[in-house]
Amino acid sequence: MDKFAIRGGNALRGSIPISGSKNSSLPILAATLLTGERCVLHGVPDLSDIRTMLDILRYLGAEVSFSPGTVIVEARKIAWEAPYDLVRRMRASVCVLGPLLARCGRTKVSLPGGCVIGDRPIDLHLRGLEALGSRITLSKGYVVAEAPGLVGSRLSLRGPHGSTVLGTANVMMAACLARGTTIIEHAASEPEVGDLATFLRSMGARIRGEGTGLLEIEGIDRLHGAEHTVISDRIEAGTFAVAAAITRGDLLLEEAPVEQMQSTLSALREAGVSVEAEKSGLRISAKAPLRPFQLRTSTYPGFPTDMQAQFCALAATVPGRSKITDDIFPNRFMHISELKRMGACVDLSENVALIDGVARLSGAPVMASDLRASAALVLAGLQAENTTIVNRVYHIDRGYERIDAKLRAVGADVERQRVSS
Ligand SMILES: CC(=O)N[C@H]1[C@@H](OP(=O)(O)OP(=O)(O)OC[C@H]2O[C@@H](n3ccc(=O)[nH]c3=O)[C@H](O)[C@@H]2O)O[C@H](CO)[C@@H](O)[C@@H]1O
Ligand SMILES: C=C(OP(=O)(O)O)C(=O)O
Repeated sequence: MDKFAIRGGNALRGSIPISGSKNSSLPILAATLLTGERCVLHGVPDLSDIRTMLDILRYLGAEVSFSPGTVIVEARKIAWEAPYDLVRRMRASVCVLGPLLARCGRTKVSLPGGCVIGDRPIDLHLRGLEALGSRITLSKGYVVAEAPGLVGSRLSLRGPHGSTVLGTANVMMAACLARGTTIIEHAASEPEVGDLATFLRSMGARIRGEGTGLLEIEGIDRLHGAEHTVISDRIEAGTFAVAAAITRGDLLLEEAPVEQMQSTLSALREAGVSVEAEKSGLRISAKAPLRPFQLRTSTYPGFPTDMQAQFCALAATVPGRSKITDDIFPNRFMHISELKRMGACVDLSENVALIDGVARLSGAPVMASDLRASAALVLAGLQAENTTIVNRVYHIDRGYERIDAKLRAVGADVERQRVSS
């Protein structure tokens, strides 16, 4: 269990290369189960979540290799059951459900359960798969699904807060091998769903409409192997953009997916941060004083819930009152109590945080509770006086490739310390 020691106060300057997207890579890796042929994926980040997904693919019988950036998967013969011990390690593993059902005609996948960011239901995934003709039962913590032949259908994935990202991925993957045409209304339009559609098309799938909320999938008998490069990680890029802002620094984020970051960039501009698209990426620079801002998370192209915690850290350092509301995961505020231990002034009521910025946070030992909360604590530590110790950084290693090395390369004083358990 590593921890980070961060001595804050350095304005970050230089360039940071942005890695491939975790949230794109995970469903795309699951999609390789749809064919027995070889799939080659480039730009896959080296993260613990990715290694967990590769373990799941191996457990299911696929041959997998991972050399820097490139994963090769060949799932000639596969098992149809994904057990609790593997699935519980990462919620995104639920997206093997659609591919296993489509390829094997039946599957048994452990229910992922909730997590520290709140309840994480999968009722919409199951409703969508049922609409394609599968019979689903829940038994002893597992989803058991059977469908000797999936059949295309018209269905809606509208949930209480809009659509579902992994639900859309699951139903879209299953529909690729269904008989006939599937229309998904209220499909998620997140770029990661678009990237999955691009990969599936390169496997021979017939998909139209990604990004529009209305997906049309014409089922075919079999998919073939393919080669694909995953898109850049808009959340990693957004996190480093906040690192530039919170240290009042100047960073070039190489290969940042500018088009997909518009709501994050608008929030930065509202705070008075300078944002400029350049040929090789995105330049973010900030000078004191910044301005307070308001934001509310929503589905794409709205402000991403995965950036909410990082903006809480930024707001804690901006004079005046900022207001941050999370409508997607109303309980995703575990970082607030830790930020308060660093001197942040926050009034949290249900899913709304009112944050009164202070000139300087103060370093303290803090505990990372989940992936983006950990990122927020690292960002706070970069601005704080003295030393911040962020414990349990295995959370951050789930989603940020070599974050400590990338930050050090632009002037941050961050040291990874090994803690023997
Ligand atoms: C829309 C959205 O921002 N999705 C985020 C969500 O994806 P993830 O796929 O994990 O979550 P969903 O997109 O499915 O959830 C969106 C909303 O729908 C609700 N819901 C979801 C599925 C379901 O079957 N029933 C249901 O009610 C959820 O409680 C949530 O309020 O978390 C990921 C990790 O933080 C982010 O990368 C995604 O961008
Ligand atoms: C919370 C995240 O991932 P997961 O859905 O795998 O928990 C995330 O990417 O911010």
